[in-house]
Amino acid sequence: MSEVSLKPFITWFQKNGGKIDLDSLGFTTFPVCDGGRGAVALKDIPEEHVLFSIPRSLTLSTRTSSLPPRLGIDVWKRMKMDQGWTGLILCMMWESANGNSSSWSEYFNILPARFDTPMFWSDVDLAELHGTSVVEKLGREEAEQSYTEKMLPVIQSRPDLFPPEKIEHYSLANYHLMGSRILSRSFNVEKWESEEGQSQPNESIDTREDGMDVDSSHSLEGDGNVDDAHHSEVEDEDDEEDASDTAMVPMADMLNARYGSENAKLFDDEHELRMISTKPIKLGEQIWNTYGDLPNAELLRRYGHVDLLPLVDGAGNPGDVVEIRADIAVSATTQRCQSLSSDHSQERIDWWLEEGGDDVFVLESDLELPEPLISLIRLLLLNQEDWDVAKTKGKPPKPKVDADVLNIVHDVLDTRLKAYRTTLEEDEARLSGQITLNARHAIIVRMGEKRILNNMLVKVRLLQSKGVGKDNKRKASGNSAGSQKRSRN
Ligand SMILES: C[S@@+](CC[C@H](N)C(=O)[O-])C[C@H]1O[C@@H](n2cnc3c(N)ncnc32)[C@H](O)[C@@H]1O
Repeated sequence: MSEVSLKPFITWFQKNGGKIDLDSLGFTTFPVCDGGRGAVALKDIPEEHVLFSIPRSLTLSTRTSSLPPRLGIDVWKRMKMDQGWTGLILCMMWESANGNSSSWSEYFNILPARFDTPMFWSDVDLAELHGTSVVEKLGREEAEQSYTEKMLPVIQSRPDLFPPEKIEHYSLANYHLMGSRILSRSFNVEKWESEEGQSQPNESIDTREDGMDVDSSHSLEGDGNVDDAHHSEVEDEDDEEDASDTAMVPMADMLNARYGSENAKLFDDEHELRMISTKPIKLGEQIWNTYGDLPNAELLRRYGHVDLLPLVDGAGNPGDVVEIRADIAVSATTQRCQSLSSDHSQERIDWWLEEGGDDVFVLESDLELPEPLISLIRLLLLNQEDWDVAKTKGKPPKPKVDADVLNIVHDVLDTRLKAYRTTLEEDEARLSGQITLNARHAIIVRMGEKRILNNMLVKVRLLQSKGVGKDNKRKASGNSAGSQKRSRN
Protein backbone atom coordinates (compact mmCIF):
# COMPACT_ATOMS: atom_id res chain seq x y z
CA MET A 1 0.00 0.00 0.00
CA SER A 2 1.50 3.35 -0.99
CA GLU A 3 2.11 6.30 1.29
CA VAL A 4 -0.55 8.32 -0.55
CA SER A 5 -3.29 5.83 0.23
CA LEU A 6 -2.52 6.18 3.95
CA LYS A 7 -3.49 9.86 3.88
CA PRO A 8 -7.19 9.40 4.73
CA PHE A 9 -6.18 7.10 7.57
CA ILE A 10 -3.65 9.57 8.96
CA THR A 11 -6.17 12.40 8.67
CA TRP A 12 -8.80 10.31 10.51
CA PHE A 13 -6.20 9.45 13.16
CA GLN A 14 -5.31 13.10 13.76
CA LYS A 15 -8.93 14.28 13.69
CA ASN A 16 -9.76 11.83 16.43
CA GLY A 17 -7.07 12.89 18.85
CA GLY A 18 -4.16 10.80 17.57
CA LYS A 19 -0.83 12.64 17.42
CA ILE A 20 1.97 11.69 15.07
CA ASP A 21 5.35 13.35 14.52
CA LEU A 22 5.33 13.37 10.73
CA ASP A 23 8.62 15.28 10.66
CA SER A 24 10.34 12.30 12.25
CA LEU A 25 8.48 9.36 10.78
CA GLY A 26 6.91 8.39 7.50
CA PHE A 27 5.49 5.22 5.98
CA THR A 28 7.01 3.45 3.05
CA THR A 29 7.11 0.05 1.41
CA PHE A 30 10.20 -1.98 2.24
CA PRO A 31 11.08 -5.21 0.42
CA VAL A 32 8.78 -8.02 1.57
CA CYS A 33 11.64 -9.67 3.47
CA ASP A 34 11.93 -6.44 5.52
CA GLY A 35 8.23 -6.35 6.32
CA GLY A 36 6.60 -4.63 3.34
CA ARG A 37 4.74 -1.52 4.47
CA GLY A 38 6.41 -0.05 7.54
CA ALA A 39 7.69 3.10 9.21
CA VAL A 40 10.92 4.87 8.37
CA ALA A 41 12.86 7.60 10.19
CA LEU A 42 12.76 10.87 8.22
CA LYS A 43 15.55 12.30 10.36
CA ASP A 44 17.80 11.19 13.21
CA ILE A 45 15.50 10.37 16.12
CA PRO A 46 16.82 10.43 19.67
CA GLU A 47 16.00 7.78 22.27
CA GLU A 48 12.77 8.33 24.25
CA HIS A 49 11.13 10.34 21.50
CA VAL A 50 7.35 10.04 21.23
CA LEU A 51 6.71 9.00 17.63
CA PHE A 52 2.94 8.92 17.92
CA SER A 53 0.26 8.64 20.54
CA ILE A 54 -3.13 6.98 20.33
CA PRO A 55 -6.07 7.95 22.57
CA ARG A 56 -7.51 4.85 24.23
CA SER A 57 -10.85 5.74 22.64
CA LEU A 58 -9.33 5.14 19.20
CA THR A 59 -8.37 1.56 19.97
CA LEU A 60 -10.90 -1.01 18.80
CA SER A 61 -11.93 -3.56 21.40
CA THR A 62 -15.05 -4.97 23.01
CA ARG A 63 -14.81 -2.00 25.41
CA THR A 64 -14.86 0.65 22.70
CA SER A 65 -17.09 -0.89 20.01
CA SER A 66 -20.73 0.19 20.05
CA LEU A 67 -21.94 -3.39 19.58
CA PRO A 68 -21.84 -4.87 23.13
CA PRO A 69 -24.16 -2.24 24.69
CA ARG A 70 -26.58 -2.54 21.79
CA LEU A 71 -26.74 -6.27 22.25
CA GLY A 72 -27.00 -5.82 26.00
CA ILE A 73 -24.23 -6.59 28.44
CA ASP A 74 -26.17 -9.45 30.03
CA VAL A 75 -26.74 -11.10 26.68
CA TRP A 76 -23.13 -10.44 25.73
CA LYS A 77 -21.96 -12.38 28.76
CA ARG A 78 -24.63 -15.07 28.64
CA MET A 79 -23.66 -15.85 25.05
CA LYS A 80 -20.01 -15.98 26.13
CA MET A 81 -18.94 -13.06 23.96
CA ASP A 82 -16.75 -11.94 26.87
CA GLN A 83 -14.58 -15.04 26.51
CA GLY A 84 -11.77 -15.43 24.00
CA TRP A 85 -11.64 -13.54 20.75
CA THR A 86 -15.13 -14.28 19.42
CA GLY A 87 -16.55 -11.09 20.92
CA LEU A 88 -13.87 -8.89 19.37
CA ILE A 89 -14.20 -10.67 16.04
CA LEU A 90 -17.96 -9.99 16.10
CA CYS A 91 -17.33 -6.32 17.00
CA MET A 92 -14.92 -6.03 14.08
CA MET A 93 -17.42 -7.65 11.69
CA TRP A 94 -20.14 -5.34 12.96
CA GLU A 95 -18.03 -2.20 12.67
CA SER A 96 -16.87 -3.25 9.22
CA ALA A 97 -20.48 -4.00 8.14
CA ASN A 98 -21.41 -0.48 9.22
CA GLY A 99 -19.13 0.94 6.52
CA ASN A 100 -18.61 4.69 6.65
CA SER A 101 -20.79 5.06 9.71
CA SER A 102 -18.32 3.08 11.81
CA SER A 103 -15.89 5.17 13.86
CA TRP A 104 -13.10 2.95 12.50
CA SER A 105 -14.00 2.89 8.79
CA GLU A 106 -10.72 4.57 7.70
CA TYR A 107 -8.84 2.08 9.83
CA PHE A 108 -10.54 -0.90 8.17
CA ASN A 109 -9.58 0.54 4.79
CA ILE A 110 -5.87 0.06 5.49
CA LEU A 111 -6.01 -3.38 7.12
CA PRO A 112 -4.78 -6.39 5.11
CA ALA A 113 -7.49 -8.40 3.37
CA ARG A 114 -5.43 -11.57 2.93
CA PHE A 115 -2.76 -13.43 4.87
CA ASP A 116 0.14 -15.75 4.11
CA THR A 117 -0.29 -17.55 7.43
CA PRO A 118 -0.66 -21.39 7.45
CA MET A 119 -4.28 -20.97 8.59
CA PHE A 120 -5.02 -20.29 4.89
CA TRP A 121 -2.66 -22.86 3.36
CA SER A 122 -3.70 -25.86 1.27
CA ASP A 123 -3.10 -29.37 2.60
CA VAL A 124 -0.19 -29.70 0.17
CA ASP A 125 1.50 -26.65 1.65
CA LEU A 126 0.69 -27.71 5.21
CA ALA A 127 2.42 -31.04 4.52
CA GLU A 128 5.65 -29.03 4.17
CA LEU A 129 5.37 -28.24 7.87
CA HIS A 130 5.29 -31.91 8.87
CA GLY A 131 7.50 -32.47 11.90
CA THR A 132 7.06 -28.92 13.21
CA SER A 133 4.40 -28.10 15.79
CA VAL A 134 2.84 -25.36 13.62
CA VAL A 135 -0.01 -27.42 12.20
CA GLU A 136 -1.29 -28.72 15.52
CA LYS A 137 -1.30 -25.15 16.87
CA LEU A 138 -3.35 -23.65 14.04
CA GLY A 139 -6.64 -24.21 15.83
CA ARG A 140 -8.69 -24.07 12.65
CA GLU A 141 -11.27 -26.57 13.89
CA GLU A 142 -11.60 -24.85 17.28
CA ALA A 143 -12.07 -21.50 15.53
CA GLU A 144 -14.77 -22.94 13.29
CA GLN A 145 -16.49 -24.47 16.29
CA SER A 146 -16.51 -21.07 18.03
CA TYR A 147 -17.96 -19.52 14.90
CA THR A 148 -20.76 -22.09 14.66
CA GLU A 149 -21.55 -22.58 18.32
CA LYS A 150 -20.90 -19.14 19.79
CA MET A 151 -21.14 -16.51 17.11
CA LEU A 152 -23.89 -17.75 14.78
CA PRO A 153 -26.48 -18.01 17.61
CA VAL A 154 -25.82 -14.35 18.50
CA ILE A 155 -26.15 -13.25 14.89
CA GLN A 156 -29.33 -15.26 14.36
CA SER A 157 -30.90 -13.94 17.56
CA ARG A 158 -30.83 -10.28 16.45
CA PRO A 159 -31.75 -9.71 12.78
CA ASP A 160 -32.27 -6.05 13.66
CA LEU A 161 -28.55 -5.75 14.44
CA PHE A 162 -27.31 -8.28 11.87
CA PRO A 163 -29.75 -7.82 8.94
CA PRO A 164 -29.95 -10.50 6.23
CA GLU A 165 -28.81 -8.03 3.56
CA LYS A 166 -25.50 -7.62 5.39
CA ILE A 167 -25.06 -11.27 6.26
CA GLU A 168 -22.02 -11.67 3.99
CA HIS A 169 -20.06 -9.63 6.54
CA TYR A 170 -20.60 -12.43 9.07
CA SER A 171 -19.30 -15.34 6.99
CA LEU A 172 -16.82 -17.95 8.20
CA ALA A 173 -14.26 -16.51 5.77
CA ASN A 174 -14.64 -13.10 7.43
CA TYR A 175 -14.40 -14.73 10.84
CA HIS A 176 -10.98 -16.12 9.85
CA LEU A 177 -9.96 -12.79 8.32
CA MET A 178 -10.80 -10.83 11.47
CA GLY A 179 -9.19 -13.52 13.64
CA SER A 180 -6.01 -13.25 11.61
CA ARG A 181 -6.04 -9.47 11.86
CA ILE A 182 -6.26 -9.84 15.62
CA LEU A 183 -3.57 -12.52 15.70
CA SER A 184 -1.10 -10.46 13.70
CA ARG A 185 -1.89 -6.92 14.81
CA SER A 186 -3.61 -6.71 18.20
CA PHE A 187 -2.05 -5.52 21.43
CA ASN A 188 -2.68 -6.44 25.01
CA VAL A 189 -3.91 -3.24 26.58
CA GLU A 190 -4.79 -3.60 30.20
CA LYS A 191 -7.10 -1.24 32.03
CA TRP A 192 -5.57 1.71 33.73
CA GLU A 193 -5.61 1.40 37.55
CA SER A 194 -8.50 3.87 37.87
CA GLU A 195 -10.57 1.67 35.56
CA GLU A 196 -10.10 -1.50 37.56
CA GLY A 197 -13.46 -2.88 38.55
CA GLN A 198 -15.08 -1.53 35.41
CA SER A 199 -15.55 -4.86 33.78
CA GLN A 200 -18.40 -4.14 31.42
CA PRO A 201 -17.60 -3.62 27.80
CA ASN A 202 -17.84 -0.03 26.68
CA GLU A 203 -17.99 1.41 30.16
CA SER A 204 -14.55 2.87 29.73
CA ILE A 205 -12.79 4.37 26.80
CA ASP A 206 -9.91 2.05 26.85
CA THR A 207 -8.22 -1.02 25.68
CA ARG A 208 -7.79 -4.70 25.06
CA GLU A 209 -5.94 -7.99 25.47
CA ASP A 210 -3.41 -10.38 24.08
CA GLY A 211 -1.68 -9.18 21.04
CA MET A 212 1.54 -7.31 21.16
CA ASP A 213 1.37 -6.34 24.80
CA VAL A 214 1.07 -2.83 25.97
CA ASP A 215 2.54 -2.84 29.41
CA SER A 216 1.31 -0.39 31.92
CA SER A 217 4.38 1.61 32.31
CA HIS A 218 5.11 5.18 31.81
CA SER A 219 8.84 5.44 31.59
CA LEU A 220 11.40 3.58 29.57
CA GLU A 221 13.27 2.87 32.74
CA GLY A 222 10.36 1.25 34.45
CA ASP A 223 9.17 -2.27 33.95
CA GLY A 224 6.12 -1.18 32.22
CA ASN A 225 6.76 -0.55 28.60
CA VAL A 226 3.99 -1.51 26.31
CA ASP A 227 5.10 -5.02 25.70
CA ASP A 228 4.87 -7.01 22.66
CA ALA A 229 3.01 -9.85 24.19
CA HIS A 230 1.55 -11.21 21.11
CA HIS A 231 -1.86 -12.43 20.66
CA SER A 232 -3.17 -15.25 22.64
CA GLU A 233 -4.18 -17.88 20.25
CA VAL A 234 -7.52 -19.37 19.52
CA GLU A 235 -6.85 -22.23 21.87
CA ASP A 236 -6.37 -19.79 24.74
CA GLU A 237 -10.01 -18.90 24.61
CA ASP A 238 -10.96 -20.51 27.85
CA ASP A 239 -8.14 -19.16 29.93
CA GLU A 240 -8.43 -16.61 32.68
CA GLU A 241 -7.25 -13.58 30.71
CA ASP A 242 -9.57 -10.64 30.36
CA ALA A 243 -10.67 -10.85 26.73
CA SER A 244 -11.59 -7.18 26.73
CA ASP A 245 -7.87 -6.34 27.05
CA THR A 246 -7.31 -7.42 23.46
CA ALA A 247 -7.43 -4.36 21.23
CA MET A 248 -6.62 -3.28 17.74
CA VAL A 249 -4.38 -0.23 18.03
CA PRO A 250 -4.43 1.88 14.86
CA MET A 251 -0.99 3.22 13.85
CA ALA A 252 0.88 1.09 16.43
CA ASP A 253 0.19 -1.94 14.26
CA MET A 254 1.94 -0.33 11.29
CA LEU A 255 5.41 -1.20 12.61
CA ASN A 256 7.24 -4.30 11.47
CA ALA A 257 9.54 -6.39 13.65
CA ARG A 258 12.74 -8.38 13.20
CA TYR A 259 14.72 -10.47 15.65
CA GLY A 260 16.84 -8.25 17.92
CA SER A 261 16.04 -5.07 15.97
CA GLU A 262 13.49 -3.32 18.20
CA ASN A 263 14.00 0.43 18.38
CA ALA A 264 10.49 1.52 19.40
CA LYS A 265 7.91 0.26 21.85
CA LEU A 266 4.38 1.02 22.93
CA PHE A 267 3.81 2.40 26.40
CA ASP A 268 0.52 3.24 28.02
CA ASP A 269 -0.78 6.05 30.05
CA GLU A 270 -4.12 6.78 31.63
CA HIS A 271 -5.66 8.22 28.48
CA GLU A 272 -3.38 7.25 25.65
CA LEU A 273 -0.82 4.81 24.31
CA ARG A 274 2.51 6.11 23.09
CA MET A 275 4.99 4.66 20.64
CA ILE A 276 8.39 5.75 21.93
CA SER A 277 11.87 5.19 20.48
CA THR A 278 13.92 2.90 22.72
CA LYS A 279 17.20 3.72 20.91
CA PRO A 280 18.50 6.49 18.70
CA ILE A 281 17.24 5.82 15.16
CA LYS A 282 19.16 7.12 12.19
CA LEU A 283 17.64 8.90 9.19
CA GLY A 284 16.43 6.28 6.70
CA GLU A 285 16.35 3.39 9.18
CA GLN A 286 13.23 1.30 9.60
CA ILE A 287 11.36 1.80 12.87
CA TRP A 288 10.91 -1.66 14.37
CA ASN A 289 8.61 -2.71 17.13
CA THR A 290 9.18 -6.13 18.69
CA TYR A 291 6.94 -9.16 18.41
CA GLY A 292 8.90 -10.82 21.22
CA ASP A 293 11.79 -12.29 19.18
CA LEU A 294 9.71 -15.35 18.41
CA PRO A 295 10.95 -18.53 16.70
CA ASN A 296 10.20 -18.79 13.00
CA ALA A 297 7.49 -21.39 13.61
CA GLU A 298 5.54 -18.84 15.66
CA LEU A 299 6.31 -15.91 13.35
CA LEU A 300 4.94 -17.93 10.46
CA ARG A 301 1.85 -19.10 12.33
CA ARG A 302 0.92 -15.67 13.65
CA TYR A 303 2.31 -13.21 11.11
CA GLY A 304 3.02 -15.16 7.93
CA HIS A 305 6.72 -14.37 7.71
CA VAL A 306 10.05 -15.73 8.98
CA ASP A 307 13.23 -14.01 10.15
CA LEU A 308 16.42 -14.87 8.32
CA LEU A 309 19.59 -13.50 9.88
CA PRO A 310 23.23 -14.52 9.42
CA LEU A 311 24.21 -17.32 11.82
CA VAL A 312 27.55 -19.07 12.33
CA ASP A 313 26.23 -22.09 10.44
CA GLY A 314 24.10 -20.45 7.76
CA ALA A 315 21.11 -18.17 8.01
CA GLY A 316 18.14 -18.44 10.30
CA ASN A 317 16.43 -17.10 13.38
CA PRO A 318 18.51 -17.11 16.59
CA GLY A 319 15.23 -17.36 18.50
CA ASP A 320 14.33 -20.72 16.93
CA VAL A 321 13.42 -23.59 19.23
CA VAL A 322 12.48 -27.26 18.90
CA GLU A 323 9.59 -28.67 20.87
CA ILE A 324 9.89 -32.26 22.07
CA ARG A 325 6.81 -34.00 23.40
CA ALA A 326 7.32 -35.87 26.66
CA ASP A 327 5.97 -39.11 25.20
CA ILE A 328 9.05 -39.29 22.93
CA ALA A 329 11.25 -39.22 26.03
CA VAL A 330 9.10 -41.87 27.72
CA SER A 331 9.30 -44.20 24.69
CA ALA A 332 13.05 -43.71 24.35
CA THR A 333 13.54 -44.52 28.04
CA THR A 334 11.35 -47.61 28.02
CA GLN A 335 13.01 -48.86 24.83
CA ARG A 336 16.44 -48.59 26.40
CA CYS A 337 15.31 -50.13 29.68
CA GLN A 338 13.15 -53.06 28.69
CA SER A 339 12.82 -53.97 32.36
CA LEU A 340 10.54 -50.94 32.96
CA SER A 341 6.96 -52.14 32.94
CA SER A 342 4.31 -49.90 31.44
CA ASP A 343 2.50 -49.79 34.80
CA HIS A 344 5.68 -48.66 36.47
CA SER A 345 6.17 -45.87 33.90
CA GLN A 346 2.54 -44.82 33.88
CA GLU A 347 2.45 -44.30 37.64
CA ARG A 348 5.51 -42.05 37.46
CA ILE A 349 4.24 -40.14 34.43
CA ASP A 350 0.92 -39.50 36.16
CA TRP A 351 2.78 -38.27 39.25
CA TRP A 352 5.05 -36.07 37.10
CA LEU A 353 2.07 -34.42 35.42
CA GLU A 354 0.16 -34.04 38.69
CA GLU A 355 3.19 -32.28 40.15
CA GLY A 356 3.06 -29.81 37.26
CA GLY A 357 5.85 -31.38 35.18
CA ASP A 358 6.15 -30.33 31.53
CA ASP A 359 4.65 -32.41 28.77
CA VAL A 360 6.66 -30.58 26.13
CA PHE A 361 10.35 -29.70 26.38
CA VAL A 362 11.94 -26.84 24.52
CA LEU A 363 15.40 -27.01 22.97
CA GLU A 364 16.91 -23.63 22.23
CA SER A 365 19.82 -22.67 20.04
CA ASP A 366 22.07 -22.31 23.11
CA LEU A 367 22.08 -26.14 23.08
CA GLU A 368 21.48 -26.50 26.81
CA LEU A 369 19.79 -29.76 27.66
CA PRO A 370 16.35 -28.94 29.08
CA GLU A 371 16.44 -29.68 32.81
CA PRO A 372 12.85 -31.00 32.93
CA LEU A 373 13.66 -33.52 30.16
CA ILE A 374 16.63 -34.89 32.13
CA SER A 375 14.60 -34.93 35.31
CA LEU A 376 11.77 -36.92 33.69
CA ILE A 377 14.19 -39.48 32.23
CA ARG A 378 15.85 -39.92 35.61
CA LEU A 379 12.46 -40.27 37.28
CA LEU A 380 11.61 -43.17 34.98
CA LEU A 381 14.98 -44.79 35.71
CA LEU A 382 14.75 -44.57 39.53
CA ASN A 383 14.85 -47.79 41.49
CA GLN A 384 11.81 -48.54 43.68
CA GLU A 385 13.44 -47.21 46.85
CA ASP A 386 14.43 -43.84 45.29
CA TRP A 387 11.03 -43.55 43.62
CA ASP A 388 9.37 -43.93 47.03
CA VAL A 389 11.63 -41.20 48.42
CA ALA A 390 10.87 -38.89 45.49
CA LYS A 391 7.13 -39.37 46.01
CA THR A 392 7.39 -38.76 49.75
CA LYS A 393 9.42 -35.60 49.28
CA GLY A 394 7.31 -34.46 46.34
CA LYS A 395 10.47 -33.77 44.37
CA PRO A 396 11.49 -35.15 40.98
CA PRO A 397 15.17 -36.18 40.59
CA LYS A 398 17.83 -33.51 40.02
CA PRO A 399 18.60 -32.95 36.32
CA LYS A 400 22.02 -34.64 36.50
CA VAL A 401 23.38 -36.06 33.29
CA ASP A 402 24.96 -39.52 33.34
CA ALA A 403 25.83 -42.03 30.65
CA ASP A 404 22.38 -43.68 30.67
CA VAL A 405 20.65 -40.33 30.40
CA LEU A 406 22.93 -39.28 27.54
CA ASN A 407 22.11 -42.45 25.61
CA ILE A 408 18.41 -41.80 26.04
CA VAL A 409 18.71 -38.12 25.11
CA HIS A 410 20.55 -39.22 21.99
CA ASP A 411 17.64 -41.51 21.07
CA VAL A 412 15.13 -38.74 21.79
CA LEU A 413 16.92 -36.33 19.46
CA ASP A 414 17.25 -38.99 16.81
CA THR A 415 13.53 -39.81 16.97
CA ARG A 416 12.58 -36.14 16.91
CA LEU A 417 14.74 -35.57 13.84
CA LYS A 418 13.05 -38.45 12.05
CA ALA A 419 9.68 -36.71 12.46
CA TYR A 420 10.60 -34.52 9.47
CA ARG A 421 10.15 -36.07 6.06
CA THR A 422 13.32 -34.55 4.61
CA THR A 423 16.93 -34.08 5.64
CA LEU A 424 18.64 -30.74 6.12
CA GLU A 425 20.60 -31.33 2.91
CA GLU A 426 17.43 -32.00 0.93
CA ASP A 427 15.89 -28.83 2.36
CA GLU A 428 18.94 -26.80 1.36
CA ALA A 429 18.75 -28.14 -2.18
CA ARG A 430 15.03 -27.30 -2.47
CA LEU A 431 15.53 -23.84 -1.06
CA SER A 432 18.00 -22.99 -3.80
CA GLY A 433 15.47 -23.97 -6.50
CA GLN A 434 12.20 -22.38 -7.67
CA ILE A 435 9.58 -22.88 -4.96
CA THR A 436 6.44 -21.16 -3.72
CA LEU A 437 6.55 -18.63 -0.87
CA ASN A 438 4.68 -21.02 1.45
CA ALA A 439 7.10 -23.87 0.73
CA ARG A 440 10.05 -21.52 1.25
CA HIS A 441 8.69 -20.39 4.63
CA ALA A 442 7.98 -23.97 5.73
CA ILE A 443 11.44 -25.14 4.69
CA ILE A 444 13.10 -22.28 6.59
CA VAL A 445 11.08 -23.18 9.71
CA ARG A 446 11.99 -26.85 9.61
CA MET A 447 15.64 -26.17 8.72
CA GLY A 448 16.00 -23.98 11.80
CA GLU A 449 14.61 -26.74 13.98
CA LYS A 450 16.74 -29.45 12.36
CA ARG A 451 19.86 -27.34 12.80
CA ILE A 452 19.25 -27.19 16.55
CA LEU A 453 18.62 -30.95 16.70
CA ASN A 454 21.74 -31.74 14.65
CA ASN A 455 23.92 -29.44 16.74
CA MET A 456 22.47 -30.94 19.89
CA LEU A 457 23.26 -34.44 18.64
CA VAL A 458 26.85 -33.39 17.95
CA LYS A 459 27.10 -32.06 21.49
CA VAL A 460 25.64 -35.23 23.02
CA ARG A 461 28.00 -37.45 20.99
CA LEU A 462 30.92 -35.33 22.16
CA LEU A 463 29.87 -35.76 25.77
CA GLN A 464 29.48 -39.50 25.20
CA SER A 465 32.91 -39.77 23.58
CA LYS A 466 34.43 -37.96 26.54
CA GLY A 467 32.86 -40.53 28.84
CA VAL A 468 30.82 -37.91 30.64
CA GLY A 469 28.69 -39.45 33.35
CA LYS A 470 30.75 -42.65 33.46
CA ASP A 471 32.94 -41.29 36.18
CA ASN A 472 31.77 -38.93 38.84
CA LYS A 473 34.78 -36.64 38.69
CA ARG A 474 34.33 -35.68 35.07
CA LYS A 475 31.94 -32.90 34.56
CA ALA A 476 30.99 -31.46 31.26
CA SER A 477 29.53 -28.12 30.65
CA GLY A 478 25.92 -29.13 30.54
CA ASN A 479 26.67 -32.00 32.94
CA SER A 480 23.96 -30.49 34.98
CA ALA A 481 21.48 -29.52 32.34
CA GLY A 482 20.93 -25.91 31.46
CA SER A 483 17.95 -24.12 32.82
CA GLN A 484 14.83 -23.73 30.70
CA LYS A 485 15.24 -20.02 30.48
CA ARG A 486 13.35 -18.44 27.65
CA SER A 487 15.70 -15.58 27.05
CA ARG A 488 17.34 -15.71 23.69
CA ASN A 489 20.28 -13.73 22.52
C1 LIG B 1 1.80 -5.52 12.86
S1 LIG B 1 1.79 -5.69 11.13
C2 LIG B 1 3.10 -4.61 10.64
C3 LIG B 1 2.73 -3.67 9.52
C4 LIG B 1 2.42 -4.30 8.19
N1 LIG B 1 3.62 -4.50 7.41
C5 LIG B 1 1.43 -3.47 7.41
O1 LIG B 1 1.54 -3.41 6.18
O2 LIG B 1 0.52 -2.90 7.99
C6 LIG B 1 2.47 -7.30 11.01
C7 LIG B 1 2.65 -7.81 9.59
O3 LIG B 1 3.74 -7.15 8.96
C8 LIG B 1 4.53 -8.07 8.19
N2 LIG B 1 5.87 -8.11 8.78
C9 LIG B 1 6.28 -7.55 9.94
N3 LIG B 1 7.59 -7.75 10.14
C10 LIG B 1 8.04 -8.46 9.09
C11 LIG B 1 9.31 -8.98 8.71
N4 LIG B 1 10.40 -8.83 9.48
N5 LIG B 1 9.41 -9.66 7.54
C12 LIG B 1 8.33 -9.84 6.74
N6 LIG B 1 7.09 -9.38 7.05
C13 LIG B 1 6.95 -8.69 8.21
C14 LIG B 1 3.82 -9.41 8.29
O4 LIG B 1 2.97 -9.51 7.18
C15 LIG B 1 2.99 -9.29 9.56
O5 LIG B 1 1.83 -10.08 9.55
